[in-house]
Amino acid sequence: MVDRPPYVHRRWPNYSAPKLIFWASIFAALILFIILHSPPPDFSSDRRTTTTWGSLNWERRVQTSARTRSHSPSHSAGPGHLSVLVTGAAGFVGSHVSMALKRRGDGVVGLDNFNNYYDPSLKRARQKLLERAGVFVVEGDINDTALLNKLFDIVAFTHVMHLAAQAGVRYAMKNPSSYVHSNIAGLVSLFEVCKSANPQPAVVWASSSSVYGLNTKVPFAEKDRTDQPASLYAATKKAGEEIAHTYNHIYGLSITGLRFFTVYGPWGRPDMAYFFFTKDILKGKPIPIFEAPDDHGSVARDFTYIDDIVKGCVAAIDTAEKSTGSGGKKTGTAQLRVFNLGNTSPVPVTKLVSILENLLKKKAKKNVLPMPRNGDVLFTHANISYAKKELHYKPETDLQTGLKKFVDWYLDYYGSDKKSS
Ligand SMILES: O=C(O)[C@H]1O[C@H](OP(=O)(O)OP(=O)(O)OC[C@H]2O[C@@H](n3ccc(=O)[nH]c3=O)[C@H](O)[C@@H]2O)[C@H](O)[C@@H](O)[C@@H]1O
Repeated sequence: MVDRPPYVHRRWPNYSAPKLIFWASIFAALILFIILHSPPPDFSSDRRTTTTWGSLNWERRVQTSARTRSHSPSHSAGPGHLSVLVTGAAGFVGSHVSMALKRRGDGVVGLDNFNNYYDPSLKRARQKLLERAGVFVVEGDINDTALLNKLFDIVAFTHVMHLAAQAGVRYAMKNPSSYVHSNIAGLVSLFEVCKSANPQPAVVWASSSSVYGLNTKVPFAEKDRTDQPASLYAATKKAGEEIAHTYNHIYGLSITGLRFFTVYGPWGRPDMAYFFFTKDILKGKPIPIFEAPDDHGSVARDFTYIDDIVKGCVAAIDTAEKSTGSGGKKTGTAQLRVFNLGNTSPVPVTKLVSILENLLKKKAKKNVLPMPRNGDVLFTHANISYAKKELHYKPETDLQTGLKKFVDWYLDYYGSDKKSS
């Protein structure tokens, strides 16, 4: 008898066709069950990391975007000669600030994780505008320190305009960890990279009017108490201000925090009241209008138009002193500032609605409700004396004028090709 190699004996079991079909159907049903019962991916918590960076082509795009228009050495530190990393560049404020800096000749590199807290297609549309203007927006998360380090290896950024954050006051009750991830862990990750960079950049970043929380002294001034936040969002922004103090104190980072007061305007955020009120009024859907729970008084905000905010941001960059650290060590006292950027004229939400009704030529279906206990505050009102003095900040747009510009943009953007907000 001839010895056969063992594999010759390994045969497929002799299954009949009906048996095979039976087992295949069981298997398919099992796969379907697993797919249907697995949780959806959690994009809301910004946990995506980038895998697309690092190629030579990518590095070239970053360098080109960071290049200033003029290379004249005479004003090498002034406007038009800065290299700015803008985080949250595909966001509302980030896209406007990036455009303004690029327009005057600064080198600008954007960074954004394009999360889906609100419709990412709006962020992609902003990205297209930026790319047309010569601003490359790197896709990545501020928690990705390898990516941040790589960016600083390629470009000696003079400034970081840090606007990436988890925004929204009320959403913090739904997804608290996204606030910790972006506004605390992300901020620390960014400061870590900045303090180790050589040269260290000056950092300007977005805090929030919400840090005034339950403070009742009006108008809110920078020295007023900010130890009673009403929402987790506000608490993370307040924590950011304390973290900024630490990095300034230990490492000599020059840091400026800007407390924005309810910023609105074209290309705005769909999660904000003025934006979804517009959408719902046009659709004939009821809008929830909050009132003070105790006395039915109107809730009010110091709504601030985007162009005024952009001027404040750019002035903060232009007046930022250099960081003093080197090789991760402080060599002298560095600048640490906090400014209110508001409009100094609070407007009741009911007035906001009546302006929108006039502009849209349509009555709102108002659903007046006591303000839920979800982190909201009754009013905000900025004292801007300090910003006036140091930044020559002077808001020029009233709510009527600013909302007109917003509504014109909204109708053009969503009206023309039936995009849905
Ligand atoms: O100033 C700030 O720092 C904050 O401004 C806004 O927060 P908020 O002022 O609450 O803006 P909206 O959510 O647009 O609310 C505006 C007003 O409309 C009211 N509102 C909101 C939602 C709603 O359904 N109904 C309603 O009456 C709110 O109570 C508030 O008075 C932004 O969403 C925050 O990201 C930002 O940090």
